[in-house]
Amino acid sequence: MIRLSGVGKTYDDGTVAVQGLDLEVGQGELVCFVGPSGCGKSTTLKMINRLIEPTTGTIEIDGRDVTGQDPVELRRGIGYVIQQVGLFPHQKIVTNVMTVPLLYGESKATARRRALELMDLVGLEPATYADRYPHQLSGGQRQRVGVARALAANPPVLLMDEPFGAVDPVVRVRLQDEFLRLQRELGKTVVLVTHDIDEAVRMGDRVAVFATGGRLAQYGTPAEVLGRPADDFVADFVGSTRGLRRLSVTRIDRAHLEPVDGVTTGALGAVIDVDSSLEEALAVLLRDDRGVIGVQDGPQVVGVLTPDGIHRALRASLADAESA
Ligand SMILES: Nc1ncnc2c1ncn2[C@@H]1O[C@H](COP(=O)(O)OP(=O)(O)OP(=O)(O)O)[C@@H](O)[C@H]1O
Repeated sequence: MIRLSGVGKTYDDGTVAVQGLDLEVGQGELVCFVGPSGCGKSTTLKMINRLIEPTTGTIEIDGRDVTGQDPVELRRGIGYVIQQVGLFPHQKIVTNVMTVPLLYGESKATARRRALELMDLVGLEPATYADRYPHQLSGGQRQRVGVARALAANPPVLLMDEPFGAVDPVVRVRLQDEFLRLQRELGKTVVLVTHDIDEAVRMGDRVAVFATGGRLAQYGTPAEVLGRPADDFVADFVGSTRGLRRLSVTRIDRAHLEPVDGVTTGALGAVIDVDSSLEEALAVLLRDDRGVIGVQDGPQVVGVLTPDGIHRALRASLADAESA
């Protein structure tokens, strides 16, 4: 667990980047720091792995104060992914991923085997990409190499600073999905910095909204931040389209399904899992020209969802949030 207590950072020129920050990130939790440019998100992230020293307060990981630890040793347990991945241009992809295990004394053979496994894990077919050079990869593929490299030492904590920032919106959503799948498998403790509220509510178990000066304006689940903004600043930042944003954080509710019996199996095109979000349901519905999708719980189809059902579910979810 990561715990920040009364953390502040004033740079030498007097800039107050962060002040009085109290925040906890649970074991295995994915927390997104979000906020406008210059509000202290990156500074806070870099204080966790001691790339920047705080001026006040303490930061603990699993109960141990990071300032008492050797920075090199500390960073061994903390993967770090940044937007400009910083790959070595004259080294093959596999060699780039091997760097960290080699640095920590792994044998070449073990480091290579691990690197190839990690490439596979992040969706880069080793047979195709291992011997390529960074300039022979797309931006999204390079980003995946960055994630693989950060995972190479198998750190329990992962810090990610705008990790999907350098790619176009379509690739970005794909990388987000892939990372979430990976995270479900690996269960790392992750802090991800983004200025994109959509990314934050999609990815985060919890979202920390930062305001200028590193003030924590709100810390809660995506549904709480969207449904009950703590103040005008958060409401403004979350924006007027927050109703639409709730699509991604609202699960399908059985109460809004139509019974399955009226619909013939042939009319039931796509089928979606009952745990899916309304956003996923809407995406499937838009791809299918039948205007109705089946909803299944395990092997059993428990009902069908129509555009009208999605509309009712979304309205109900907004009403719940506003009355809570
Ligand atoms: N080395 C430095 N010296 C002085 N001021 C700095 C330094 N680094 C950052 N700052 C200032 O500290 C504040 C917080 O910067 P920080 O990079 O943490 O913000 P951020 O929220 O990550 O922004 P962005 O989303 O634009 O990356 C800004 O006002 C920035 O100009």
